[in-house]
Amino acid sequence: MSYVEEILEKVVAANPNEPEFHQAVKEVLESLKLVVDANEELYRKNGILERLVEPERIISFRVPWVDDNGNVQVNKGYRVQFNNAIGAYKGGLRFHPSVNQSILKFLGFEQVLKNSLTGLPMGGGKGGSNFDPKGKSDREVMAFCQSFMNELYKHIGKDTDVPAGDIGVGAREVGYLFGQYKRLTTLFEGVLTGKGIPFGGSLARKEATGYGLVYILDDMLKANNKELAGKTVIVTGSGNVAIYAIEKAQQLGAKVVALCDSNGYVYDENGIQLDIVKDIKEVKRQRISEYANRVSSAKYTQGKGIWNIKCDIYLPCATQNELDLDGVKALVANGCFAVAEGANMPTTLEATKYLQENGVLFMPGKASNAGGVSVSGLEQSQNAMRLSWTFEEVDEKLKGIMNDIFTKVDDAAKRYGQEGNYVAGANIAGFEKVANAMISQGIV
Ligand SMILES: NC(=O)C1=CN([C@@H]2O[C@H](COP(=O)(O)OP(=O)(O)OC[C@H]3O[C@@H](n4cnc5c(N)ncnc54)[C@H](OP(=O)(O)O)[C@@H]3O)[C@@H](O)[C@H]2O)C=CC1
Ligand SMILES: O=C(O)CCC(=O)C(=O)O
Repeated sequence: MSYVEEILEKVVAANPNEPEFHQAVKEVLESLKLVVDANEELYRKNGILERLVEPERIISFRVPWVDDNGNVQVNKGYRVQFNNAIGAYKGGLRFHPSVNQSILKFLGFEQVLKNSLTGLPMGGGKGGSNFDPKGKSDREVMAFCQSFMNELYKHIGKDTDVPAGDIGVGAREVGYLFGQYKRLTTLFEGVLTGKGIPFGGSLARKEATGYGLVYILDDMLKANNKELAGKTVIVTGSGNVAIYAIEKAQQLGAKVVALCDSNGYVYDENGIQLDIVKDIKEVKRQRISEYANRVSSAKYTQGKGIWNIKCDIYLPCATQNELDLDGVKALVANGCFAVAEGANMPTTLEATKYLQENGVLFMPGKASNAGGVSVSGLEQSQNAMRLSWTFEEVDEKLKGIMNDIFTKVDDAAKRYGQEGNYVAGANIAGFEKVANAMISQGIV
C-alpha cells in the first residue's frame, strides 16, 4: 500500500462521521501522490502526511446567550488550529446551523494549503458556530458574538491566531467580536481581519474574495486563449463572495445572468443589476426572491437547478458540495467551458472529475478564492505598520498575488506532467512549502 493510501485509510478510520473532512483530504492526497512517491523516504521519516491531516488543536466550547424574549439559548463554538508551520493560524469564522467539527476541519485543512499559495506568512485555521444569524436582531447577534469571544479570546492574538469572516460572519459580526476582545484584553491589535475601516480594517477586504476569483479566472482564460469579455456567467450564492465576483466580472465585460440563495435562484436575461442585489442583501438582509419583485425582466425559481441556465462560465460562490454530478452534466451539455470556485469545496469529487474529463477549465477554491485571505494578510501588515493603504494600492497587490498564484499552480502542474490540471497544481504548490517548513522545524 502506498504512503498516500495508508494515510487515507487511517484518516477515515480515526475520524468517523466526518465526511466533508474525508472528502477534502482525499482530493488533496490523491493529487499529491506523484510528489509523495518521489519523496517517500523523507516524508515518511518526518511523518509529514500523518501530521498534515491532524489539526494541532481543536478548541470546542459552550456559547450561552439570551434572546430577545429573555430565553437562554446555547450554541456550540469551535476553533480548529490546524497548522502553523509557515505563520500564525489564519482563517475565517462561520456562523451557520450546519456547522460541525467535520466541516470546520475540512475548511481548516484547505486553509493551510490556500494560505501557503498566497506567498504570505500565514498558517491555517477555521472556526465558527452552529448559531444562525438569519432572522436575529442586532442585539441578539451582539449578545452571541460577545459570548463567543468570552471563550475564544483566550486562544487568539495578533501573533498566534487571527480569525476573520466566512458564511454568516461579515462586518457586523467582526465588529462585535473585536469590541469584546478589546474589552476583555484591553488590547487594540490586529487580532481579527475584515474589521470596519475606522478601526483597522483594510480597504478592498470586502471585495477581495470575489475580485480575486475573477482575476485568477481571467488568468486561466488567457492562458487557454479565451477571454472573459462578452461571456455569459452564472454566479451562485448572493453573499459577500458572490456580490463582488459579479461586480468584477461585469467590470471586465461579462454578462452575469443568474444568482441564488439557499431557497432558490433568479434569472435576469438582461443581466443582473448589482445595485439592487446589494440593497437587498447588504442593506435590507432580505431573500434573493425579492429581486424578481423589483426587476420585471427577472424570473425567480424556488429550489435547486440554477445550472440548467445556459452559460459559458460558472462560478460557485455559496457553499460546499453545492455543485454535483447532475449539475455539471447540465453545464457541460449547455456548452459551459470554465468553472472557478469562489466557495470552499463547492464541487463534489465526482463532479470535478466529470468537468476535467470533459475539458472544462477548472480552478479549485484553494487557489481561486485565496484573494480574501490574501487581503486579510495585507490588513495584518497595515495594522502592524499602523498605516492604511488606498483601495487602489490594495487592489493592485491583490491582483499581483492572484497572478502569482496562477503561475505557481500552472507551473506545479506542468512540473509533474499534469498540464492544465489546476487541482493537482494547487495542491502540489501549496503542500511543498508547508512540508518543507515542517521538516525544517523538526517533529512538533
Ligand atoms: N468571505 C470570504 O472572504 C471568503 C469566503 N469563502 C467561501 O465562500 C463561500 C461563501 O461565503 P460568503 O459569501 O462569505 O458567505 P455569505 O454568508 O456572505 O453568503 C453565503 C451565500 O451562499 C448562500 N448559500 C449558503 N448555503 C447555500 C446552499 N446550500 N445553496 C444555495 N445557496 C447557499 C447563502 O444563501 P442564504 O442566505 O440562503 O443562506 C448566501 O447567499 C463559502 O464557501 C466560504 O467559505 C472563501 C474564501 C473567503
Ligand atoms: O480572511 C481570512 O482570514 C479567511 C478567509 C476564509 O475564511 C477563507 O479563505 O476561506
